[in-house]
Amino acid sequence: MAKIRLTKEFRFEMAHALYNYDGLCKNIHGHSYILQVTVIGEPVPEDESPKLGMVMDFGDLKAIVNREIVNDLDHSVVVSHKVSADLLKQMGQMTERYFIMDYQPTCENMLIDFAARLQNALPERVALFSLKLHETANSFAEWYASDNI
Ligand SMILES: Nc1nc2c(c(=O)[nH]1)N=C([C@H](O)[C@H](O)COP(=O)(O)OP(=O)(O)OP(=O)(O)O)CN2
Ligand SMILES: [Zn+2]
Repeated sequence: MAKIRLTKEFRFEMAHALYNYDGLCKNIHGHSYILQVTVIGEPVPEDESPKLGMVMDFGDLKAIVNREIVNDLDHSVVVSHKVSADLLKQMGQMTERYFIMDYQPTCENMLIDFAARLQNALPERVALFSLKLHETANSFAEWYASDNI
């Protein structure tokens, strides 16, 4: 049967700072991120299934991506574990929504993290095909399963 790619788009507001970066982005600043998630699979063929003709219910995909990524990161502050203890202390005082990652929170590293989270969470009958993360209107990164076998 034919394989079909299915894409859903998500938006979230997130602040970050790039540790030791040689430009303005070393300061805490925010982005309106746009994340496109594409899965691939075969449409359900069983007549009696409520999901007949669907690779995956868009609603189920939305629930998984929100649970694994968006609900946590939306309106949060994300920094690398390498930032100073002083900054971490200040963040703890200033916001209850912050995450200390074991990586520099660039578009590239966030996609690697997102891909792992989603690959673990998607049902077996579909595969993660690609991710696209817009950090600004004119800057984005992409992850493709085919590049990472
Ligand atoms: N390869 C990467 N480069 C940069 C990243 C990144 O995640 N990966 N991130 C940043 C900053 O966090 C921020 O996103 C600034 O990006 P940039 O596109 O340079 O934004 P500008 O508004 O300055 O760009 P304009 O082209 O002037 O709109 C930096 N680099
Ligand atoms: Zn940035």
